[in-house]
Amino acid sequence: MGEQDMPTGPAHATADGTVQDPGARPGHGPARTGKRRLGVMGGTFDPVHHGHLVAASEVATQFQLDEVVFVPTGEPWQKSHRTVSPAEDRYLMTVIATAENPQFSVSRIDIDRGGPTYTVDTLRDLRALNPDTDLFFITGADALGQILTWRDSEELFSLAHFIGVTRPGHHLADPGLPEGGVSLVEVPALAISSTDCRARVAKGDPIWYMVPDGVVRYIDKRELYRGE
Ligand SMILES: Nc1ncnc2c1ncn2[C@@H]1O[C@H](COP(=O)(O)OP(=O)(O)OP(=O)(O)O)[C@@H](O)[C@H]1O
Ligand SMILES: O=C(O)c1ccc[n+]([C@@H]2O[C@H](COP(=O)([O-])O)[C@@H](O)[C@H]2O)c1
Repeated sequence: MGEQDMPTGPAHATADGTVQDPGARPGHGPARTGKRRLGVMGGTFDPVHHGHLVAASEVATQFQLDEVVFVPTGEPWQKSHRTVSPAEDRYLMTVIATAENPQFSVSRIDIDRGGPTYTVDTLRDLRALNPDTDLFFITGADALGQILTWRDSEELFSLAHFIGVTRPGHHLADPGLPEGGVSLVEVPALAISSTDCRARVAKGDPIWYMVPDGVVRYIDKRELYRGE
């Protein structure tokens, strides 16, 4: 998403990184229904980094999720201004990054559907594949702020509960979603972005400890981001 995604604040908690909208429901979202609770972490993951992993892990704990499925985008239409790495590379990096966590999985649904990726399709498909399951869509403060520009945004909140998480350099607030449709959650602050990871690789700077070791090695093996 360009410059507004770049962290501008320090890595520790800042005024930008706290839950600031008293109108949105804090805490742990809707009461348990007895159904399985599936977190959905959508992203372009170009590459997946520890900011994504920490956010998913923290929300899984706070919301007592049974599983978090990472869903790499097929064609992220709001990133059409830049070249996005091949979906298979982004998918494989996400598999490598999540493989050791028994609570994490990766879905190909957005990649295999083809065409531009719309979360409304992701959630419809996941609901069809997972009956008797409550869905919790996890999104960073930057993406949450854009959500009313997403396709069929009014339908999204009937398909899943949305969880907006803090991200350094971004203000976390309810952008005016239906009442009870979103929870705002503070997660450990990691000032990491995929944009910064790509830029560092292009410059020859290390990205060790910003992304999982296996992802560093995969980027090297496939020579990703070198020409950017
Ligand atoms: N460091 C972070 N902390 C919290 N949430 C994050 C962080 N990085 C990304 N996210 C969230 O993860 C989701 C997927 O993000 P995405 O794959 O676009 O990564 P990104 O780092 O924002 O990428 P890019 O810099 O290429 O735009 C989004 O909801 C985004 O807000
Ligand atoms: O549904 C939409 O129109 C839409 C528009 C932009 C982004 N999204 C979703 O938001 C998530 C994060 O997207 P991104 O581009 O920041 O990686 C990912 O799951 C995308 O499919 C969805």
